[in-house]
Amino acid sequence: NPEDLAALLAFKASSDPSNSLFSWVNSSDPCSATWLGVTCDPTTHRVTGLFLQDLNLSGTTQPLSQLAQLRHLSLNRNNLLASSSLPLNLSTWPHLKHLYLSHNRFDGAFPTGISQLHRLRRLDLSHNSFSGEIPLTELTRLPGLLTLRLESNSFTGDLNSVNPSSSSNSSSSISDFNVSNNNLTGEIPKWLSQFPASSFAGNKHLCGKPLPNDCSNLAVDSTGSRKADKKTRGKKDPLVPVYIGADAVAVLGIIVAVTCCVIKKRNRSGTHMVENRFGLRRTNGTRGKVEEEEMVVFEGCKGVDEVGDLLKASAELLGNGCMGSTYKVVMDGGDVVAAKMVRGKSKKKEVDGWLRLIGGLRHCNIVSLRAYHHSNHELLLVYDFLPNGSLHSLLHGNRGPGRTPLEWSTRIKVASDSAQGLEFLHAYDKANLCHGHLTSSNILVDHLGAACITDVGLRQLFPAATTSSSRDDAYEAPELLLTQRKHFTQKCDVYSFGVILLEILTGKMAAEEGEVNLVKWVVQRVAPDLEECARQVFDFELLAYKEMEVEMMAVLQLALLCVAQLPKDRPKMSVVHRMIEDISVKGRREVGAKSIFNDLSFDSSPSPSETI
Ligand SMILES: Nc1ncnc2c1ncn2[C@@H]1O[C@H](COP(=O)(O)OP(=O)(O)OP(=O)(O)O)[C@@H](O)[C@H]1O
Repeated sequence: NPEDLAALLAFKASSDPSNSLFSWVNSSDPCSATWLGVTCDPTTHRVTGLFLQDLNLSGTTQPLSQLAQLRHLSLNRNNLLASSSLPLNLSTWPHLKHLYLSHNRFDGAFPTGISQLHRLRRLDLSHNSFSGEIPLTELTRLPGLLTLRLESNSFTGDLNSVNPSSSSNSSSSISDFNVSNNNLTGEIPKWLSQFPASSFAGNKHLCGKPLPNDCSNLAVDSTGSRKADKKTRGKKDPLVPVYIGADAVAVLGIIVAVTCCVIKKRNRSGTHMVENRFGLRRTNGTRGKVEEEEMVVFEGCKGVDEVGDLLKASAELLGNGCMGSTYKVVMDGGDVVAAKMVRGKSKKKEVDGWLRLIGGLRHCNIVSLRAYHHSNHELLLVYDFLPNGSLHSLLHGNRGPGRTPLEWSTRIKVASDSAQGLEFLHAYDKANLCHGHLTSSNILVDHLGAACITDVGLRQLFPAATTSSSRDDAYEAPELLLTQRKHFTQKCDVYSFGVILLEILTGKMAAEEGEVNLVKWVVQRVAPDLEECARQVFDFELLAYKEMEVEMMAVLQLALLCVAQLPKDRPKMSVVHRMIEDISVKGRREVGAKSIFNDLSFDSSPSPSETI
């Protein structure tokens, strides 16, 4: 279609300083599959999808407004901005289903025309500089909206402007909601309180459930609705990031403040008022209410037996995961821990039994659980803090210019270390343990450069607490996706590990928003001839390591074994670990990839307890 062609070329001309879109050339057809990130309707030959994440694109999206048939637009992690004179107008894409604009430089008011996108299912405007009010009334009227991510902007106003039950279409279709780190004010309405606290954190003047601060400081205005104190409304607090962490730690601290080292049970003191060094006051309940609480500290725990010190400690939000939020907490004595607040409930007995088992795991490739605190409402887990980031950030962080490529030797070491940790876990005490939620963000690197797996066993313990996303699904073995009640097995971990190996080899995420998942992406490309096609899937950062291609080929073959559809066809973790070790040793001796595999015996038979 000439209009689509012109629009794409105009966008490339104005927005592609790094020539990332070099495959977009006037002489070819955008629907010919050679154009990076472009998909078309096979019948109409109109452009229906643009997947252009992480390409250092800049300028405005104005030329793309001509793509009238667009259904998926993904421009995450670029440098795009709104035109200085006009706010972004979405009505030019009336068929849009997925719009991902996160991590760009968009500012100004919320995009106009949102009410016309009746098919919109996923909207992600997070990590920009949008300001003004969020048009919640319009958004809740979109019948199929599932995702609304607006975090880390500068939105203002309160969330009470809409009552979904009175709007024509209830907002109940939204299952993924996040407005954290904005300047929102007032009380969180009841219909939004089902979302976790992390969806609202970092709005200093927002209050009410699920946040820990109640709304008693709100003034009642003449209309009877409660508004935040006018003096403090709308002002951006420079300490917001500190407050977020300190706030959460204060709350955690309240829970644990009356506990001490080994095991102390039943705190019947009711309300605790605590003031931390930022002057925040928090309460955890009404006087007289009895909470059942327990603190358990495991061997080797440093600093946390003085739990009251958590109140004074500085804390920093590291991130929000599918089970809760994780903070880096620097204790007064200098000890640093990672504190993870898990939302959701599970039977206390079960939690205790399980966490005591997990807390006993000590291996150089498993992040140690050092302590936990369990109350009626929350579970707080204290882990060693690992300072060198996650495999996810090493592989996918800062893919733009200025990135330091991740060497092959580092990648194979991470693979080997984490395989070793997983092998240990699977064999531990004949308990048939499995990880249950192995992802590249759950592989962390310690101060010595060793890779360690974290979050062991949490998914099994809190299946209801996890918010499933396409990213998580991409790591899940096919047998898990078939059922609601998940039965995690060690062979499920092997599948997830295979996905991680593919991430290491390709440099691609397990699931890029709006794209086919990584396993399918690789399989489709290498299916015609593995050896011939393998090079097409390797991360371009690895193309410099010609002499290591043999190793990479062998790791690719191993990854494909791990992601076999049937659990019985996947190797055991002990075998996977041995294969990786052998590959890196034999690969260096320049043995052909095929013969590496022929050399290795592998027993894929399931362990007795694995029935799938
Ligand atoms: N022990 C730790 N030491 C250092 N950083 C950590 C530690 N645990 C978690 N992190 C980091 O904190 C951030 C949030 O972690 P969290 O486990 O809450 O979510 P996630 O790993 O991103 O997602 P998921 O919930 O799917 O595991 C991540 O960037 C992770 O790398």
